[in-house]
Amino acid sequence: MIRVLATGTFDLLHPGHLTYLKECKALGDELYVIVARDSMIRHKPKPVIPEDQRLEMINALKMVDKAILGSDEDIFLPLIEIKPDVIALGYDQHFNEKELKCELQKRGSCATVVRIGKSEQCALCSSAKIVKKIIERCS
Ligand SMILES: Cc1cc2nc3c(=O)[nH]c(=O)nc-3n(C[C@H](O)[C@H](O)[C@H](O)COP(=O)(O)O)c2cc1C
Ligand SMILES: Nc1ncnc2c1ncn2[C@@H]1O[C@H](COP(=O)(O)OP(=O)(O)OP(=O)(O)O)[C@@H](O)[C@H]1O
Repeated sequence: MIRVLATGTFDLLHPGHLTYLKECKALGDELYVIVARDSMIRHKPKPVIPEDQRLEMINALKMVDKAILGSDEDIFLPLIEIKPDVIALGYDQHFNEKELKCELQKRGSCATVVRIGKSEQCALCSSAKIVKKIIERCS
């Protein structure tokens, strides 16, 4: 049984998220997802949708076996329980694969780290672009 872990903010769901999660699921047998906490998102504007609501949407997707809210202190804490075999980074996630692998090994995890490519198949496949478009419409 290969357990794959996907991660992300998943604010304002769009088809790019679905492609990412489907490709993650195809890497193994079961897909776990860590949904980022509002308090941990410091590298971009805070999400529009509150964390519990973002979690509810991800848990409702058929390719997702289990989604949880991440830790609000240490991103490595949830991995102790999840014990993923594969960690699938999205195309724009700011982690370096080798550095992440090294940090995982320090903590006793042998998970493989892979990078999923970008899907170009929809016109508005970015939460930030959706927010920008709404602001333009309203101004
Ligand atoms: C292995 C791993 C574990 C993570 N664990 C957490 C966590 O426990 N809590 C959290 O808020 N974010 C966690 N994150 C980070 C977010 O889920 C997300 O990757 C981050 O916000 C940047 O991605 P995004 O800009 O695509 O949303 C983790 C990321 C990775 C790669
Ligand atoms: N078009 C896409 N193709 C493939 N993967 C995507 C696409 N859009 C998002 N993802 C992946 O989905 C995961 C969650 O994405 P995230 O929450 O950062 O949404 P986003 O739309 O990329 O946000 P933003 O536009 O604010 O950067 C990330 O791993 C990201 O790489």
